[in-house]
Amino acid sequence: MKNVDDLIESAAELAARGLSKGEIADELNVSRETASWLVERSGATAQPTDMPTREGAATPGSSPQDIHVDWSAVGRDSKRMGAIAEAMADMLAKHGEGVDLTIGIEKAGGPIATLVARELETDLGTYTPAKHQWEEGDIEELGGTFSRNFAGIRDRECYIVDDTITSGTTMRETIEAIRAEGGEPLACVVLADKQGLEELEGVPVYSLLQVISVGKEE
Ligand SMILES: O=P(O)(O)OC[C@H]1O[C@H](OP(=O)(O)OP(=O)(O)O)[C@H](O)[C@@H]1O
Repeated sequence: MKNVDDLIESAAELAARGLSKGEIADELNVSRETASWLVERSGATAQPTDMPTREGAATPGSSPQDIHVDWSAVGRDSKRMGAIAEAMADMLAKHGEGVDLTIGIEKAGGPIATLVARELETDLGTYTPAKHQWEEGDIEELGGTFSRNFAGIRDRECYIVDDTITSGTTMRETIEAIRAEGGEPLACVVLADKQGLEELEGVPVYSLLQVISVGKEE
């Protein structure tokens, strides 16, 4: 994907296939506000059932403050993924050798976390955020889930791995979910952090790329 016109075209195609704006956001790896804006710009109509928008949503006609991060050149190639995971593991390594668990956030964080866990020689767990279960109604009433096919959390220190931070909602939810299970997140790492965070809920955040907007708010 090269420019915003490609994104608008992709959003139109996904809307034509019957996807909601939330699903289009997931597919294109942009915020829901941006997905909404792309769909509006394309002139298409997305399915009505959708995620609630957050504060700061773009109003119709105004352009959203978001950046699309396309990391598919890495994601499509296991060798490149391995190299990136090595770099991500290196950022976490300073937190000590006692950590023996890495949690990946589904879906995109799962494959990356697998390679990071291999690099760090830790166990592997996965967390599926509440948004993946959302259909309609209040998302606050839903919880995410830890897969039983992977390692358990209870009373263990761990790292958290995902591809991107956009608003930080997913990472914050994952930190809280791990703590609710009795675990202790020591650090998070992502490929790209669009918030430029140093920490979240008291947990250090590392990223290979910090995406920092220098544009003026209108
Ligand atoms: O900081 P936030 O605003 O919460 O957004 C970041 C999240 O959004 C993306 O997931 P997505 O919903 O696209 O799901 P996927 O990982 O299954 O593709 C990304 O993988 C993060 O988990």
